[in-house]
Amino acid sequence: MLVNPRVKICGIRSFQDAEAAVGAGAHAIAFNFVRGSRRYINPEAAREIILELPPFVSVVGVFADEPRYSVEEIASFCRLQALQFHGEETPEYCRRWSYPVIKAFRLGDDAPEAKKGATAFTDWEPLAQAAHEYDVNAFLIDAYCPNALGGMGRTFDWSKIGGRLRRPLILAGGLNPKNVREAIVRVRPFGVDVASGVETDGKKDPAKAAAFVEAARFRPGDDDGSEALL
Ligand SMILES: O=C(O)c1ccccc1NCC(=O)[C@H](O)[C@H](O)COP(=O)(O)O
Repeated sequence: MLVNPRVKICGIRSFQDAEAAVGAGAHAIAFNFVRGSRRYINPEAAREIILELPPFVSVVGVFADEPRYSVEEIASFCRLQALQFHGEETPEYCRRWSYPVIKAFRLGDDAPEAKKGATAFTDWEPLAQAAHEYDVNAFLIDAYCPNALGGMGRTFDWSKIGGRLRRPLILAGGLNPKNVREAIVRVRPFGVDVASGVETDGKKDPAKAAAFVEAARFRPGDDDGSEALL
């Protein structure tokens, strides 16, 4: 049965961004601590925003190959409620956290030949095999981009997704208010994630965020009985 997918709006960099996402009804908002990335926010600025948030909005920190002690420090300082690892973090690295963990994998025709420990793939089967080694709380499946780990507003061929993983699937990569409904009906993910598709001039756009959340809502008649990739 298709249930309301959870919506995460990623790349919050200001109070205004947070207001746009929370006001739109996002279930979760994410702060990007990936050094050198274009949506990077320093922990001090993130903490100021997070301390002002209302309840009932999950706060996620996005990291990529960050040393463990640094993630622990930032997570505690910023009162994060979940961690998203977007680099080549190993199954071992993703264990024994005091927070729910989302592990990102990427799919794309131009992904490099997968070596051991890869988290970017051209095809579903090897991605699913790699993901099976991870004991995490959810998997985020994003579009592969050659020059960035994420956040590039690029979609991938959703028909590549060949079935369930051992944990809920969060779909990401180039989603926006116009395509998220099709993505949900075709993939039936547990959640959807967006950064670029709800922005105007690099800032979260309240109207686009609201339109995205609305488009992601379950509607009578959507349910064709197929199982969500929970
Ligand atoms: O958003 C970024 O700039 C980013 C940079 C480096 C690693 C991860 C990043 N974002 C993580 C996300 O979960 C994004 O929401 C996801 O990649 C989708 O982004 P978009 O295609 O722009 O919606």
